[in-house]
Amino acid sequence: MKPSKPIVLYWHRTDLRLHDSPALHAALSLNPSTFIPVWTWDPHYVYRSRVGPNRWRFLLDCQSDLSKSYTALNPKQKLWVVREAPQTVLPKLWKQWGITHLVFEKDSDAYARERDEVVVKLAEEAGIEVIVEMGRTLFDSDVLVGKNQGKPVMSMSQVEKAADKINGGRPAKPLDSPKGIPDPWEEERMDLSGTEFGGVEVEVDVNADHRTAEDKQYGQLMGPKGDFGVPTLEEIGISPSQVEGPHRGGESVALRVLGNYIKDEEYVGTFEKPNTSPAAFEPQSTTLLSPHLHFGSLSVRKFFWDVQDVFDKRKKEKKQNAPIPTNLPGQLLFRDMYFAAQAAVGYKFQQTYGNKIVRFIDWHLQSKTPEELEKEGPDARPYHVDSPEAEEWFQRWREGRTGFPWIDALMRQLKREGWIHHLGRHSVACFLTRGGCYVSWERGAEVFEELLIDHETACNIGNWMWLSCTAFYNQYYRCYSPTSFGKKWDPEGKFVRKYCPELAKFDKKYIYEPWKAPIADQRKWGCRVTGDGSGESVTKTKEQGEEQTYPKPMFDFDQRRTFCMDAMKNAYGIGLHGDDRQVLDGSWKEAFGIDDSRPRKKQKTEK
Ligand SMILES: Cc1cc2nc3c(=O)[nH]c(=O)nc-3n(C[C@H](O)[C@H](O)[C@H](O)COP(=O)(O)OP(=O)(O)OC[C@H]3O[C@@H](n4cnc5c(N)ncnc54)[C@H](O)[C@@H]3O)c2cc1C
Repeated sequence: MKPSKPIVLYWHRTDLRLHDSPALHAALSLNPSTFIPVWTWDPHYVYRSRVGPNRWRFLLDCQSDLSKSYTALNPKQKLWVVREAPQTVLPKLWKQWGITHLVFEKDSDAYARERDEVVVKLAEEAGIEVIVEMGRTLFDSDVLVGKNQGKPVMSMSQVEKAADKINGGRPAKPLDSPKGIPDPWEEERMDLSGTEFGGVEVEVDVNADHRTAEDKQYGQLMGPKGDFGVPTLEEIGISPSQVEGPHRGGESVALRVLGNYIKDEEYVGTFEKPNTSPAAFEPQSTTLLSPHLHFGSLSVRKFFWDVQDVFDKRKKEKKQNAPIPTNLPGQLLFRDMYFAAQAAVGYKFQQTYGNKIVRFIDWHLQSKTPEELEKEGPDARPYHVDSPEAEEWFQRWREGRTGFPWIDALMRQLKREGWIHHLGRHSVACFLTRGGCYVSWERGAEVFEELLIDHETACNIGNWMWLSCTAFYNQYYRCYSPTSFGKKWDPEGKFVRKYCPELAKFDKKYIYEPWKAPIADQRKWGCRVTGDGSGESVTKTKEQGEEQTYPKPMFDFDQRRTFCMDAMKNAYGIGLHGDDRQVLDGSWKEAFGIDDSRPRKKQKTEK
């Protein structure tokens, strides 16, 4: 017999918040007798998405904060975390708990779409009503694509035009947080200890390098204490000492940070992205709300409307507001643009191979094809090392030891803290790809996926394509200098001194080009510019005692810039895209004059 009132399973995924959640609002509007908000600890994200320690902690912060907010509204409530893949665990949950309705926020990421299709089918077969509401972006990405003639949304003017056809370009207004939450089942019925639990088979763990202790995530369905608690870092096998970043997650943090910005009407009204400094730290020059948007601890509509209210107020006061797209609403629209590009392309959005929107460039360290990966198995390196030199440059880039202090400081900030300013991302992405190393953007995107606390597939991939001039943007002749760009923002080199402390005492004349400093000065400032940064960074000398070292630049930038621009020009002339036959069957090499029997020409660039 059907219960007279709904018994609702609310599935949290991209929405770790109570405020302005259309899906949560829909769930509570059903007036349920029993309400169970769950998080399924999905092995796909745990083992197959690259996640570094800082992002793990941010996620756990968000979960703990949400759980506390539930308990504050109803002492019997919390976030109920179950450790198994949603495709297998949800059917167990709805059977055990007699669920009538499953409600969740729409997720247009490629894996999420596939997963949700499976779950919805299973739910419908079990006679469960499924309600899906969008709330992750300002506008529904699929609707934006529809308004763009079904094509990927690839520019700001396209996203603006498409959004204009939805509500005149205005997203829906945010909804209030709930004032109360219904009860879950009583303790006995919530208990899953009698429920079959098969554990999880780990075929490949891309995050194994971060785990310093035993991985205990999938010991029991209800967690190690049997209380559905939010996992701890230790449970994931990560030592808390590995988490170095200062940025903390959670809805309460997000709302406080947003609230403080909104109080500063001048900042909000005049914010123009190109005028914000990539070298600013403590505080940074932009909002740093991106990880909150990623985990849904902040509603993007609330962000938009709080800013819009400030704009409206300033307008009445006859104050000038910054223009779109460089202003804050414009930043949020860029986010929608990338989501809507990804929504139209699907899985292939994340790669060059088979992707119709991405230009094919003869980068070094190209990804292997799906067939090659299939043949080589899950532990294979995902890319070809066609040039040991390019591989070395890539490793030096990711470890922040290129010998260019601006690049190294940014990469070290990324590794330590999980966030860098947008123009800092521009610098390092350009340097790795078309403005230095000529390495595939896919390698850089993988490093960002691992290290960013705000990693969002749509935005990360989209921006890497933009910076590498393979989609969204094509002015490859505009290149970031790893020396003068940083100098322009921070002539004293404070940012470099913070993240490359071995250079702290260098005169500002040499802070961006320390290799040019006379040896006697290097000695005086306690750091010799030598080697490739791979060994000990402190050496002992007879005369000076302890002396630090900083690497020599890994190439002559001017030479590399010329090489890259010529190569980009050539690739643009050849004009292949990811879905062209030559890319799919490997014959692109002929078009580029690359002969596999001979190694690619080595550049004489080492200083
Ligand atoms: C190579 C590269 C990779 C990137 N990867 C990501 C990523 O994985 N996740 C991510 O959220 N952003 C990514 N960005 C975009 C951008 O750098 C960050 O969103 C921004 O720096 C976050 O800081 P903030 O919150 O202070 O931004 P603010 O300047 O305060 O902007 C407010 C919000 O607007 C959105 N936004 C701003 N710029 C962009 C943009 N260019 N693209 C998409 N959204 C934007 C973000 O959600 C941000 O929180 C990437 C940029 C580059 C160049």
